[in-house]
Amino acid sequence: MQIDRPQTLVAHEPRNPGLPLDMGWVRRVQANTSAIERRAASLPGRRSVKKDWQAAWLCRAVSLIDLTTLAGDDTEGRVRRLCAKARQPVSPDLLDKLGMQGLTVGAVCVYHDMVPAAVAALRGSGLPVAAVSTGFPAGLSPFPLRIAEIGESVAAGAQEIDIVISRRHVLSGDWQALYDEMRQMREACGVAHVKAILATGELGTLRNVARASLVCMMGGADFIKTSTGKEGVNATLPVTLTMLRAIRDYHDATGIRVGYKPAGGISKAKDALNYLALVKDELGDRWLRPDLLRFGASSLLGDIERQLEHHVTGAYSASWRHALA
Ligand SMILES: O=C[C@H](O)COP(=O)(O)O
Repeated sequence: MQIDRPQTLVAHEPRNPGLPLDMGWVRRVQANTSAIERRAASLPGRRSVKKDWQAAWLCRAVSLIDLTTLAGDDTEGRVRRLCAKARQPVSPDLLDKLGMQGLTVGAVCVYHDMVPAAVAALRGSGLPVAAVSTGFPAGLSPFPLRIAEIGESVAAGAQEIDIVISRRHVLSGDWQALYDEMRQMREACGVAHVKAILATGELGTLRNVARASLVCMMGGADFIKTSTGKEGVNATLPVTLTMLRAIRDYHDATGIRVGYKPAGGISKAKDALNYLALVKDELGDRWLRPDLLRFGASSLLGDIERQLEHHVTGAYSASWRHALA
């Protein structure tokens, strides 16, 4: 089995150029919270893939990971080890027994200061470096500094920029301010693709999540992403359902496919399978590729590797054998 390589993010899907802000559309957006929560609650376990199918889905999930380290004690050494893992996320003998080849993660995601180390460590692999930017995680540094930070990360070689939005624009219903911010950030990214982190755990309601998703897409986001991983509540299935439906509506209206990145707290293989099933149900198979779907995760890969090893050998290995960096 050949896995789609992450370069497809750059090569295949046309970028989202955005739209003028359409306040009528934004105001029409609603979210039926109880229906969304009911549907999300019915998901885990409902659609279970087994045996070889499960292994194939787990390998697909590996190819979609933005392998992440975003810690205050990050070092170049840790980033280099993470990049080595990104190039070869599953051990060659395991991959061989699974009959697969060419498996890498989707990208490596780091703070700005770690971009040069990641770029050097990934040289020749075709794997992009994603930088979290714009005063991550709170997004509260002065706006010109946030814009300058994007430029520096791009100049250092980041091909993808994960920006954080100003939550206050959403909480105060200032959609024009959110749109203007998104537009300027998108412009500052230039050729680098931009993922807009909504920090959904801080947006109050699912209706706010749906409206913020739409406004960021109108502002030109290539991806919308749930969380920084630093909020009290990060990626959830109800938030995912809300954002996927916003992506579907945007596609129905414009023909443009915007990507989705759930992030924060996704650490188990079975969680990844639930997200994959939901994306497949709501958006279809086209969204199950690295140019339209990523998992922002620092520890998911280790659990997936353990599950794949169990699939091949029938035994679970200790988690320390699958250290990430
Ligand atoms: O964007 C990625 C997240 O920060 C990763 O969160 P995590 O450490 O909970 O997996």
